[in-house]
Order: sequence, then structure tokens, then C-alpha cells
Amino acid sequence: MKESTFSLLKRTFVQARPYWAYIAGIFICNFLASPIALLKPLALKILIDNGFGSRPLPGFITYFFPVNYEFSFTSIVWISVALVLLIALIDNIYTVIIWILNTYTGEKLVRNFKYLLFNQVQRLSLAFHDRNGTADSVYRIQYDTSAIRTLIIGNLSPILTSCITLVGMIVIMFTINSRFALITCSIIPPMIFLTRISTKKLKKDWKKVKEYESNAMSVVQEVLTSLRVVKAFGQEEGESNRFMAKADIAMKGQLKVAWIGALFYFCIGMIYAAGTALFIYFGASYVRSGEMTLGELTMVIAYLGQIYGPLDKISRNLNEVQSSLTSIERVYTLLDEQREVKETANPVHLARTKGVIEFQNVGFYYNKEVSTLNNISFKVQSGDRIGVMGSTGAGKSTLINLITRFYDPTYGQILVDGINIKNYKLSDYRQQFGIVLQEPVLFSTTIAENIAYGLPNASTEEIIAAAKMANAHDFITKCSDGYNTLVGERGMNLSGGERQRISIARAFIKNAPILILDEPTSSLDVKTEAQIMEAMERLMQGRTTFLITHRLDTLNSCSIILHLEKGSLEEIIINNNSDTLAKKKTSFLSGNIIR
Ligand SMILES: Nc1ncnc2c1ncn2[C@@H]1O[C@H](COP(=O)(O)OP(=O)(O)OP(=O)(O)O)[C@@H](O)[C@H]1O
Repeated sequence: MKESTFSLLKRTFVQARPYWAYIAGIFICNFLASPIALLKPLALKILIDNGFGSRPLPGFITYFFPVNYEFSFTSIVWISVALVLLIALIDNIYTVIIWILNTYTGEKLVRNFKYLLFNQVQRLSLAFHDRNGTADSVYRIQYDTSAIRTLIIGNLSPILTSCITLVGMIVIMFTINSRFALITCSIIPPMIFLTRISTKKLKKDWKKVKEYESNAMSVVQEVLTSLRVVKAFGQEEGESNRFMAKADIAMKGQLKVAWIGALFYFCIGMIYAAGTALFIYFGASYVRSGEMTLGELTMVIAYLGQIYGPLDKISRNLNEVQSSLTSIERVYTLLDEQREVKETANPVHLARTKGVIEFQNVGFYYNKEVSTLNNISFKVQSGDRIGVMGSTGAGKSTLINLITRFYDPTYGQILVDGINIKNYKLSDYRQQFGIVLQEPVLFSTTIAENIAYGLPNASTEEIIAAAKMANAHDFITKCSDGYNTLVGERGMNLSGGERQRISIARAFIKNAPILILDEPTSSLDVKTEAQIMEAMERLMQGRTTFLITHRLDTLNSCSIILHLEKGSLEEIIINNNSDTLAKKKTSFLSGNIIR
């Protein structure tokens, strides 16, 4: 997606609409900055002109005194002292207000932007994350979103206030001397031209820099989430080098952008110098020919600084806007990303499924070239226990991912209780599943909260009951803080078997009608496996269960076995005869499939 600068700005203002009152406050405060700064020398001026000198005090001071009040030197000193304190008070109050206002508005804008993006990232399909990785999304949420604050508060607010000051100063200049006003304005067209060229160039380069930086961060994220493997293979130095190579590219990108910026500021500086030179050239000839006095020339030159100041601020900020806009465009690109797994317009609500599942000629492609599942058809009844077996890469996990609607079939349809699963409300549909994976995923919180993940309002009694059912209660009570023990990042403070028991307790408490067990015991030792199988046996009671396993012993308890090979359903084994199953298992192990 490529949006124009105008549409990006428009969209950003719409985004910031709830905070327009605060943003207006910031603009007003920025306007007040100049008058407040002008007040600062006032006390000194009064002391010199009215205390040491003999000029009358300005009206806004005499207003507060009786009409015939005689101002002594001491009283004027006191007035100056009071003015210093009063102006300092105003200045400091102003500073505090603008600081709080900037921070409050900026942080709210960023927080909301982050929230929106985080929501979107969670809702995007697995296929999107498989394709793009997660590091870039993290970079966009963490870093790119803060550009909304920089853009609105750091760039656009000064641009707007400078524009108004500039127009005001140009009008004043025209009333003083229209010829000089025209000379002043003559530098504006080349400045606009230069700004346009550099912003165009910067936009492209900033985009690359953000991508490079995100790439460098993806190395950090990848390594930190796989630190055990990196250490085990002694690859710390190799990974540091990989990071350095990516960070180096990002740094070179930054340098390129800095060069363009420096060149731009150099040219802008030279344009100002040319403008001043023109002033001096024409001024000197006008003074010599008597068309203007030396005093007038000095005054318009003083005004020149007042015009070039805001002009300089505008051009610099316009240049910086590009960096913010690039980040904001990256945020919108992600926000506009279409969800591949969509909900229909009027979805069917599903309280609790019976668990009757049917595949009708289902096929699936991860990418256009290779088909992963072909023409899969089968039907299972409520409470069936379905073993899914097949060689590695046969498509077992993919089949499960289609049932849970992490992906949609490329062709064919999946029915649950006789209705195409695409027609169900997605959140209702996902509530129907309890999932236990080979590598249990725990969150860095307490054991109790991990168990109650699918039922956040669960009572302590429910949590303990689920833990007992999962054969987890005994080990939990031996932990230092019992159910309040923190499990560490991804549950790393616990053993594999303990993590697995917690994930089974989690499935118990959710009490979902369909159960997915994806090789839940394959990474455990025999003793732990036996305890976990016992808990799982309890869990499977009365639920339609899909059990993926390479361990053929585990298939014994299944009523139906789906045998997948190379994405095709080789056979459906109805397990009502243990002899047949034994033959099939032997045959599977030796590579011969009995049909
Ligand atoms: N996200 C993905 N993008 C592209 N191809 C994928 C993706 N996930 C899996 N595949 C491919 O799809 C095929 C089936 O993978 P799947 O994980 O379903 O197999 P599996 O039977 O579960 O294997 P295993 O027993 O080893 O876990 C494999 O060839 C795999 O390389």
C-alpha cells in the first residue's frame, strides 16, 4: 500500500480526533511561547528606563496605583523585583502546563495507536505471521507507533505556529516596506522546491532504514527466544556477527539519511545567505539614493531575522515529518492487512458443539506451488477419539489447524454439527477447543493464572480441582508459593512434565467439547508419560478428541485412526479389532500400508 502524504496526514488527524481539545491546547501554548519570552526583559527595561532614567512608567503599571502616586527610585526597584518574580511564575507555570499537556496527549495518542495495532496483530491469521515473522510486527508496535506523537506534537504543532508567525511577519514587512517584503519572499519558491525534492528522497530512504532496523531487531528476538539452542551450539559470536551485519546496514541507511538532511540544511542556509545578501545590496543602494534612511534599513534587517526564523523552523520540520510519516505508513499498512480467516456477515452463535466433525473433500495449500492436504473426507461423531498418524510432514498438524480454523481450506469444506465452520462466530467457535501441545505454552505469571487462562473468572476451588484432575496438584503444593508460584518466561522455571500437567489442567478447566492433543507426551520420559496419559485419559472422557502421535501405543485407545501420508488420507482405520490395528501398526512402522 502506498498512501500520499495528504491522505496519511488526514488519516492521522482522524486517528487523533478524540484528543483534538488537548492538541488545540498545545497549539495555543506554542503561540504563547513568544509573548512570554518577550516579557522576560521587561523588568530590566523598567529599571533602566524608569528607575535610572526619567521616562514615565507604562500605563499597565500605573493603572494599579493611585492617580497622583509619586514613584520613587526604591518603589521602581520593588516594581522591577515584583515583575521578575511574576514573569518567572508565569513562565514556569507555562512550562509545566506545556510539558504535562505534551506528555499526556502524546502518550495517549501512542498508547491508543499501540493498542489498535496489537489488537490487529492478534487477529491476523497465522498464515500472515508465518509469512512475515513476528519481529517486524513487534518493531511496528513498539517503535513505529510513537511517530504519531512526534508528528502531531513535535512536527506539525511547530509548523502551524511558525506558519502563522510567518504570515504575520510578512504582512508587517509589507506595511513597512513592500519592496523589501518582496525581496524577502523571493527566497520562498526555491525553499519550497528544495524541501519538495528532499522530502521525496527522504521518504524513500526512511522506509528502507525502518526495514533495516526491524531486520536487526528480528535477530535479537530470534536469539533471545532460542537462547538455549544458541548457547548449546556455542553460536553466541556467530549471532553477534549476524546482528552486527544487519545493524551495520541500518546504520549506513541512517547515515545516508543524515547526509541528505545535512545537504538540505546546507542549501537552505545558503538560500538565507542569498536573501540577506540581496537585502544588503538593495538596502545600500536605497540608502545611498536617499530612498530610505539608515534607521529604516536597520529595522527591516531586524525583521528579516523574524521572518527567516519561522521559515527555517518550517523547512526543518517538514523534513523531519518524513521520518514520522514513514513510520505511520508502516503502522497503517499493518492495520489495513486483511484477515485471511474472516467471519461472515451474520455469524451463527455456538454455545457448545456436539462435536460432530466432517471433512468434505478438503484441500489446503500453504503456498500456491505445493499442496499440503488433498481431497480429505471423513466424518467423526460426538465423543469419538480420533488418532492421527502418519510420517513426519504428512500434514497432521495442518489438518488440526484447519479444524481449529487457524487456516481456512483452499477447497472443500469442514462441517461441525452439520454447519460449515466458516459460518460460526469465530470467538464462539474457538471456545469449543481444548488444546494440549507437545511443547506446552505457559505465560510468565502464576501457576493459578496459567491454569485459569481459558476461564479467567475461575474460583480457587475450580483451579485446584482442575489441577487434581491433571495430576498436577501434588507438585504445585510442593512449589515455594503453591498456586501463586511464578512460572518464569514461557514457564521455564518448571520441568517439561510439570508444564504439560499445567496445560492439561488448563484444558480441564476450559471444559471444551473438542480436544486437540498434539503429541503431548513425545518429549517426556516413560514415568512422566504414564502419569500424564492417565490424566489425559480422564480429560478425553466424553469429548471428541483428536490425538496426533508418532507413538503407536498411544493409538490403542482411539476408536478411529486417520492415516495421512503426503497430504492424502491413506486410510481410515476403525479400531474395533486390536489385531487389525496391531497389523496396521507393524505395517506402518515397516513402511507398508495395508489397505
Ligand atoms: N507455515 C507453513 N508454511 C509453509 N509450509 C508449511 C507450513 N507449515 C507446514 N508446512 C509444510 O506442510 C507440510 C505438512 O506439515 P505438518 O506440520 O502439517 O506435518 P506433520 O505431519 O504435522 O509433521 P510432523 O509430524 O513432523 O509434525 C510439510 O511439508 C511442511 O513443510
